[in-house]
Amino acid sequence: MKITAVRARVYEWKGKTVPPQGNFCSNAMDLLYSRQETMKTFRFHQWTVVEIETDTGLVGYGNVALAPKVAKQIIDQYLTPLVMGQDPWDYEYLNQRMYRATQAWGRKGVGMAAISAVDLAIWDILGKSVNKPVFKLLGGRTKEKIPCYYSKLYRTDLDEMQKEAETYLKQGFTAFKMRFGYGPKDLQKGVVENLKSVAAVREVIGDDTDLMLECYMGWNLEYTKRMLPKLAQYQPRWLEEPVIADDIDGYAELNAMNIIPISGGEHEFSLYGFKQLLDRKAVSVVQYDTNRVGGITMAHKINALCEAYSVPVIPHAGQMHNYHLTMSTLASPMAEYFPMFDVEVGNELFYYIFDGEPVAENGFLDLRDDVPGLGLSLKTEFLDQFDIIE
Ligand SMILES: O=C(O)C(=O)C[C@@H](O)CO
Ligand SMILES: [Mg+2]
Repeated sequence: MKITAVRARVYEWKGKTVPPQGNFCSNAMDLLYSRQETMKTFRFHQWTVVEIETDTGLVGYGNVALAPKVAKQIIDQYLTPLVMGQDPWDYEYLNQRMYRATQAWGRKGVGMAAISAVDLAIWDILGKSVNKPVFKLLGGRTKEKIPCYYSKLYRTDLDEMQKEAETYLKQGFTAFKMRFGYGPKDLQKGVVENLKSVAAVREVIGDDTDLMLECYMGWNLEYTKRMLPKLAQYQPRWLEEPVIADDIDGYAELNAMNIIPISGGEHEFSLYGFKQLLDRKAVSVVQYDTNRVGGITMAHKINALCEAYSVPVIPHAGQMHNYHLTMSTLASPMAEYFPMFDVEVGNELFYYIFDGEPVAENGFLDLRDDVPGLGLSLKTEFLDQFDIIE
C-alpha cells in the first residue's frame, strides 16, 4: 500500500459563538493583560482536517487544532513530501522521518501538532485496511467501557455553574472538571472568588464525586503554593496546569508538596518531553493530547512510559483520537469528555466537523469493535457554517 495524496483543509467556524464571559477561565495571558484582552486569545475556532489517500482507495482522517493555519502550511510544505509514496504500515519510520526532519524547529508546539495530524490519518488507514478499530491495533479492549469526566464548568455566575453541574450530575456523571476564573492579579478577592466557585460546585455534586480543577496556565508558583492548602478541604482529584508548561521546576515543587495531585501535559510534546516530566516527578497525572503530542505512534510510547512510572494517563479534551489510546492501555483509567455545545472556546468544534464521536451515557463512553480505523467521517450538516481553506 502506498500514500498517493495528502490534503490539509482548515475549517474556520463562521457560525454563532457564545461570547466570552468576564472571568471565563484563568489562562497564561492573565499576568499580562486586562481580562477582556486575554479572553480574545482564548478562542480556538479553527480546525485543520488532514485526509490521506492510498493506492488501494482508502482515505484516512487526521486533525489538528493548535494553530491550524500554520499546521496546514507545515503539512503542505514539509510533511507531505516526507510521506508521499510511502507505505503507511511503516508508521514508526514515517513518524520518525517527520519528527527528525523537523527537529530544528518542530520538536515542540505546532510542529508536533502537524505531525500528529498526519500520523492520526495514517493510523485511520491502518485500521481501515484490516477492518479493525485503531484500539485493536494498540492493545485491544482493556475496559468494557471508558469512564469519562464531564469537562466544562467555565467560571460564570455561581448559580449558573451549580445549574450546569446539577444537569450533568443527573445525566450520571460522577466526575467533573471546573475552571477557575481568577489568578494572582486578582489578589485576595480573587482567592475568595476561586474558593467560592469550588465550594459551590462541591455543594451540588457532593463529596462522593470526583472534582478536578483547571487553571490553564493562569497561575504562578507563589500563588499556587498559597492556594493548595486552601483548596485541599474540597478534596480535588487534581489541580491542572497551574503554571506554564516550561516551568517544570514549578510543577515539580507543587507536586512534591503532596497537597493536591498536579496534572499537566496538554502543552507538552514528544516521548522525551514526557520522560522529562516523569523523571522530575512534575505531574501526578499525564494529559497529553494525541493530536498534539506526535500522534498515535508517539502517544502509544508515552502510554508505556507512564505505565512503567505508574503515573496515570488521562488525555486532554477527549475526542476519538484520544479514546483509542485510553481504551488500549491500563495506564489510562478514564477520558475527558466535552458534550456538544454551542461553539464557545472551541473544544466542542470537533462535533461540528466529524461524525462518529461516542456520546457519554451515565459517565461512560463505548468504542465499537466493528467500526474500523478511528471511526470518524466528515459531517456535512454544518458545512455552510465553515469557511474551508484548501
Ligand atoms: O480541557 C482542558 O483540559 C483544557 O485545557 C481546555 C481549555 O479550554 C481550558 O480548560
Ligand atoms: Mg487543561
